[in-house]
Amino acid sequence: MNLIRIGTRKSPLAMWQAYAVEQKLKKQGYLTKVIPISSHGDKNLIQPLYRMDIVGVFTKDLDIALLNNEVDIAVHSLKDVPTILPDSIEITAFLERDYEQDILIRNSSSSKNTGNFNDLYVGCSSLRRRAFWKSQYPNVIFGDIRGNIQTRLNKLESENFDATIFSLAAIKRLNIPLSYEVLDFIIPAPSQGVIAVTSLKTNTEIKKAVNKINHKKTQICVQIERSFLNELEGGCTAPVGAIAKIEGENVHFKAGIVSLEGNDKVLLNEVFPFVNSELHGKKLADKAKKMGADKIIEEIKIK
Ligand SMILES: NCc1[nH]cc(CCC(=O)O)c1CC(=O)O
Repeated sequence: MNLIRIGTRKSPLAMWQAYAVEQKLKKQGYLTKVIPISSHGDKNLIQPLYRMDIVGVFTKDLDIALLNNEVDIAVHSLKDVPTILPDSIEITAFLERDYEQDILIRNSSSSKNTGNFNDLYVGCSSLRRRAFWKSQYPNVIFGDIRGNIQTRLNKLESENFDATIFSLAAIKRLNIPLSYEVLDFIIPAPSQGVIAVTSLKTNTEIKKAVNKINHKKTQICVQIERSFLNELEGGCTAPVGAIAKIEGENVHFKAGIVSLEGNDKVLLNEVFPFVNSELHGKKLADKAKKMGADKIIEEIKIK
């Protein structure tokens, strides 16, 4: 193979992730080139995420670039990749997860810049983060905040929010020197903190090369999280958190489904052997459904 063409979105975070993949491929001896591709997701800053057609908003343009043979692989934040991919595309590698947590960044000019989580005005458009927060601290007020990380940091100040919520992975990758508080009461999005590489199913040469940078344990964890999500949501975007971690011979799995207002919540905390655990997601979802997750999701679909 002469050259691996790496497609990416243009945001600083996406570029960082593409370079991370490039570094790993170079270490394996491959020649590489990063090719930034424009995306619809960036151009539509006004509509909150959850009102757009959620399937593939962030991945569509890179899918097209793969299908057009403009690039050989595409790099994504896995949490932005729908659980069901276009027929001809597959995930070829998962990089090792670095940080999965959600964090709070405060506005230093706000009078409420320490302590209490209860009566803050928080800039956040994620249904999952909102619902988990409301279930713990119901007096919070949320406002929409969209755009890439830098845009959201600017809006934190200009729109007088007390705080905003980010993925810790994003802050670490961009090396943003801000103090933060880890929000342990918010269960991370399935696949949060994981970078994934996609390619065409038919491109066996590329698949063989890219498989060399796959992190198997991360792959197993996200397969569990994503099959859990896929079983539960069935085409609707519900507040679902799920995180699997391998400890010794076992997988520790934590998940939560919360109603939009935070008043209904189903939590799962499971430990099971790591061998053959990839297929556990469906079983875990069935258990969550029996515990009331199906009712929460039905209510969200009606709204
Ligand atoms: N929602 C957008 C998005 N998609 C991926 C990341 C960061 C990387 C990751 O969390 O995997 C972010 C930023 C954020 O959630 O704050």
